[in-house]
Amino acid sequence: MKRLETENLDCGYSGRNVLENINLHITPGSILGLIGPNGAGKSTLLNTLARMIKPKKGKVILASKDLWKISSREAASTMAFTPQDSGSALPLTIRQFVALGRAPHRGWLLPFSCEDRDIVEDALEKTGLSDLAERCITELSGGEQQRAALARVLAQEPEVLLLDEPTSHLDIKYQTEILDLVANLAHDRGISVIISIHDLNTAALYSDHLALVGKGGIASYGTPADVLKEEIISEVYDIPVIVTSHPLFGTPMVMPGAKSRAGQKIINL
Ligand SMILES: Nc1ncnc2c1ncn2[C@@H]1O[C@H](COP(=O)(O)OP(=O)(O)OP(=O)(O)O)[C@@H](O)[C@H]1O
Repeated sequence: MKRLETENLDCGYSGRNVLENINLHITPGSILGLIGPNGAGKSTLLNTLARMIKPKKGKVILASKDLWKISSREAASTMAFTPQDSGSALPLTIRQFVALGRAPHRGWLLPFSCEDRDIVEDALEKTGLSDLAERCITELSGGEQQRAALARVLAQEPEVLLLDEPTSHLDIKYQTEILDLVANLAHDRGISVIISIHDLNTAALYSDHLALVGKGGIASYGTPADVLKEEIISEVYDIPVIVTSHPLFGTPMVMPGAKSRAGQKIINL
C-alpha cells in the first residue's frame, strides 16, 4: 500500500499562507483525523494533499514521489478525495455518479467491464444506496449526497482516501455505519485514510492518530489521548472544556467546561 506524507509543506492561497511547515505521514492501514477550529485550515490542507491546490512551499509525497511530478491519472488511480459538499451539478443518476469513480482505472472511453459493474453495485450497497440508485443526484438530501460521494470514492478503490467532513449531514445511524465502513477499509484493506471531523468525540472514536490544526500549523499531533487534553483543546478552541472517557470504549470525550452565554440567556428568560 502507498504512503502519503508531507515535507516542510506550506499551503494557502495567493499571497497568504494558511498553514506552514507541515510534516505529516499517514501509515497505510490507519486513520488520521484532522480536527481544529473553523477556518484553521483543515480543508486547505486536504485540498493540498489531494492535488487540488499547489503547495506554496515543500512537498506532498505519494509513494516516495512528488505528487506534482506524477500524472493526474496516476494520482487519481491511487488517491480519492471527497471535498466538503461534494455533489454534482450534472443531472446524473446516483448509479452513473458512482460509476465515475471507475474512470481513473478504465479511462473515459473504454466500456464498462463486469468487474466495474460489480464494484459499483457493491459501493451502492455498502452505503445503503442500492434502492435509490436511479434517483437523480441533484434531487437528494444532504445526507444522501454525502453517501453518494462516499460510494463514488469506494468505487475508485483507492489506496489513500481523503475525506473532508464526510459525515456532517448524516444522522447518528449513518454516521456510525459510514465511519465503521471507513475504519474497515483502513484496518482490513490497509488503506490510508485522512479525514476531517468537527465532532471531537467521533474523531476520538475512529482515529488512530489526530492532528489538531490551529495557530497556522499542526498545534498538536498524537493518539487521541495525547491530543484531546483539556489544556490543549481549551487553548486552541478558546473555550474551557472537560475531558472524560467514553463509558464503553475508553476513548477521550470532550465537553464544554462552562455554560455558554447563550445557554445562560435561555435560562434567564
Ligand atoms: N479559496 C480561498 N481563497 C482564499 N482564502 C480561502 C479560500 N478558502 C478558504 N480560505 C481561507 O483559508 C482559511 C482556512 O480555511 P479552511 O476552509 O481551510 O478552514 P477549515 O479548518 O476547513 O474551516 P471549517 O472548519 O470552517 O470548514 C480561512 O481563513 C479561509 O477564509
